[in-house]
Amino acid sequence: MNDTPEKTKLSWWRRLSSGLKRTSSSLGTAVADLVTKRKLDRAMLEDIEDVLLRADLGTEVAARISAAVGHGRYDKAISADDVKSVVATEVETVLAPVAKPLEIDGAQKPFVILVVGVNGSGKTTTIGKLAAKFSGEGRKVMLAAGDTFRAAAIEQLKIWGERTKSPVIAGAQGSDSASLAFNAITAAREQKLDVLLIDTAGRLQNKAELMNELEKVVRVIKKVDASAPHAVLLVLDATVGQNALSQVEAFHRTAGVTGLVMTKLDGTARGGILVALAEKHKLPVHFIGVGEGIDDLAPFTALDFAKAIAGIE
Ligand SMILES: Nc1nc2c(ncn2[C@@H]2O[C@H](COP(=O)(O)OP(=O)(O)OP(=O)(O)O)[C@@H](O)[C@H]2O)c(=O)[nH]1
Repeated sequence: MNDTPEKTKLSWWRRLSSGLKRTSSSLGTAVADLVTKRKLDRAMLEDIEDVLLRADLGTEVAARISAAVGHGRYDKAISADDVKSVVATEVETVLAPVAKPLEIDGAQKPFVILVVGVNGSGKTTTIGKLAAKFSGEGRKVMLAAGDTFRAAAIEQLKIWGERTKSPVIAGAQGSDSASLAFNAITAAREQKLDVLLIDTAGRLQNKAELMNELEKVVRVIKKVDASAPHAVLLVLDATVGQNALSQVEAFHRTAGVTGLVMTKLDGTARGGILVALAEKHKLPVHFIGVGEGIDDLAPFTALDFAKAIAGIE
């Protein structure tokens, strides 16, 4: 029997809030410890700001939240719930403009999605999860194993192809990833497929040679279809903290990132990095990864994320 929309929403909420448990509970515990001891004063606000910085929310947002907490509350007793509710409101304000679903333009056949990011950020896994989602929506999906550096990455993508019943275009290890992308688009076009997801090798954002190679992949894709790639998704690992900010800058410069996916939010107490990113770069955030399983990719919504990070049930 199919789940009702309410049931589905509830299960996403549970997954999201349990995924962000490490962030929300370390934030919640620290706030609870602070507020039970004394009335609100400047020192307490500074302590609250430190807690927010430790969750990687970034200096601007942390300062704004602590100012909002202080507003009209000096010399009064304050509860942890008061603080959490201010955190949720302020975080939602920052996130609302960037929370945008990934729109697949059905007129593009295939709609080409290039997936980029540093090593181990979760690109291949995210592609697998996206393939499952898109095929579940009735779209015909193809995967391209553009991470030609690592044989294991090619194998991993093939496994996702089998799991999601999506054809996989792969070359030999070490083959040219730009020509693989070219072949994949041509094949997907011939077969009139809906979505082509192209994996790329992980690269550090400060390695010029590898970043140039990524630029070439984009150039070659445009030769087949000048409007492609239709989406360039940067996959960011939440556990890297502030380094995510420089990853966004470098990948955006090289590949023209159109949206973000943040993975491993289940494995960190610093999920606030997404808020710092939204504040600084204003790039759309489409999905968040909260586990390794095929269903562990949640569409990104500002209110749910804000409540989950603040630990509001
Ligand atoms: N906990 C958790 N683990 C994840 C998530 N997404 C990916 N992973 C794990 O992170 C590890 C790296 O993921 P990959 O998908 O191989 O990363 P990649 O970016 O393709 O790596 P390279 O091929 O080295 O560039 C794997 O063990 C994944 O199972 C997530 O949202 N949560």
